[in-house]
Amino acid sequence: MDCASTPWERVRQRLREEIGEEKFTSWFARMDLDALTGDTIRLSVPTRFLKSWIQDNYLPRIADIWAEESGARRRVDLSVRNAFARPVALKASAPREVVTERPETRGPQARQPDGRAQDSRAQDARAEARPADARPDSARSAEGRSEGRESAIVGDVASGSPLDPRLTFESFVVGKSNSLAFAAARQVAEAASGTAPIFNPLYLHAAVGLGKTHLLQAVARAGALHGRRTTYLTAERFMYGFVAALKSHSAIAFKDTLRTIDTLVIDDLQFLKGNNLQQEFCHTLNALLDGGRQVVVAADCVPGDLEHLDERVRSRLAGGLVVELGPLEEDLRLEILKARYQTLTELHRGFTVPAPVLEFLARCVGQSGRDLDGALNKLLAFNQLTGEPVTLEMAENAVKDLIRPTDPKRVRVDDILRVVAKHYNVTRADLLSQRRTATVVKPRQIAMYLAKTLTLRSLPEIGRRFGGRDHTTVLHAVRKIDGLVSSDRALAEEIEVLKRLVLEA
Ligand SMILES: Nc1ncnc2c1ncn2[C@@H]1O[C@H](COP(=O)(O)OP(=O)(O)OP(=O)(O)O)[C@@H](O)[C@H]1O
Repeated sequence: MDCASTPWERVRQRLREEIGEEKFTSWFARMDLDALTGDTIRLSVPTRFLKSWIQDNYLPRIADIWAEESGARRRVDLSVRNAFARPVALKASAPREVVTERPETRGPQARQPDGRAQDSRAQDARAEARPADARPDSARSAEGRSEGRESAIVGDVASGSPLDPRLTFESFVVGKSNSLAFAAARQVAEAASGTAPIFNPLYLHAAVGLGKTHLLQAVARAGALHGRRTTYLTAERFMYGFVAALKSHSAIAFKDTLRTIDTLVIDDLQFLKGNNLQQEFCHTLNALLDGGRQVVVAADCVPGDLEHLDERVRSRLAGGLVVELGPLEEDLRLEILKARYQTLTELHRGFTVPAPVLEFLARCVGQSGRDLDGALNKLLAFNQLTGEPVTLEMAENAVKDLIRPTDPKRVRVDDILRVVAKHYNVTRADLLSQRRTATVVKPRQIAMYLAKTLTLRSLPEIGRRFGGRDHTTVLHAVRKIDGLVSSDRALAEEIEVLKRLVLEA
């Protein structure tokens, strides 16, 4: 099979090598190449937060690498996917626009004596279970009521981030790797309003594209349908909401609104940054948990690894039920593909994908649900644009940029310890010991770095496997080697050799 890489893949690969797997996954894994038009490369990311960070830090670098890899310099245009769904109200810099854009239609019964939009909360919770642009007129006009900046911002935050109507429990395919997360999410969403939560907070974590957002949005939707006042917020939207509320002196109303809902669902918590915002999140979390309200959180790591969060928040998050969604196994990938294919055929009559092609995709395409979606979309595009029927040969060609170069090998910490010990002529016991001589410290730090970059293990887990060390020691080692790799070419090459040896072990 031809697996020659495209310029875009090479750009991604070089970025990955330059900044390391972990940073790459956090910042670039969800950046897609949408189009190449004239002299422009059009890229997109799912959130404004990612966009502004990449724009500030990496756009010129991406343009440079593209020029080197493709031989042609192009302008890079980065946009936010699904930007349509984001209400203007949460633009922190433009709260006034909200007021002027909204018609004056609010009825007197909708306001409480304290000036807050109490009556509209249940309605907001129900309405937020629909995508923003699919809401009925009544909900849209409720959104459109002008009552000053304060309640506009508060109301928008209460109605949460938009939900994708496709992300439901019914469309979530359950397998070994995600069954516990699914069962816990369902239990939380379907608990009757007012009953004491059992798993609180429920904390889901997984690598990119393994279904966290899908489950969280399903919780938000089903919770609202079961009469729970539920708000789904990305961490990014929580931050914008709070900053906007501070700017318009409505922070108290903002906090009150969040603290009176039944279920707060926060996605992508790893992106919550900033001391004030962190403290605000901490207070909201405590208030909700102490008040017996349900909190559901998703992030890309265990609570202990959310280094920017206060220790107390991490320990409160860890104190409920923490569940990992594991990598999608091949059977599960096939079931997801079948379900997606079924949906596509309802929309595109005549689009036929033979079973062996679905099996090929399940076996060879990347590990995340997003790769599976991308593969089927590519087949559809090829089929619709060229009229060529989908065959194994056509599929191999159409999705070659999504094929995993090799089957991912599950790297074991033991293999890393053995390879590193042999390479540096020390013993495995030395690596696990408390000895602090330079001949042992550096190999140990390199081994920790490899454990973090080549396995899915968390920092605390790695610490335990390295003689019961604290996760901060591992973090220090990972950062140190990460820093050295970017400045010390010889070390970078040595680490590449070690990686190969570990992968071949
Ligand atoms: N078990 C599953 N059943 C059905 N679809 C799934 C499943 N797991 C993932 N997907 C699909 O894969 C895509 C990516 O999933 P999702 O956005 O939930 O990932 P995520 O874990 O939140 O990733 P990220 O960390 O990048 O936000 C979505 O289209 C989702 O519907």
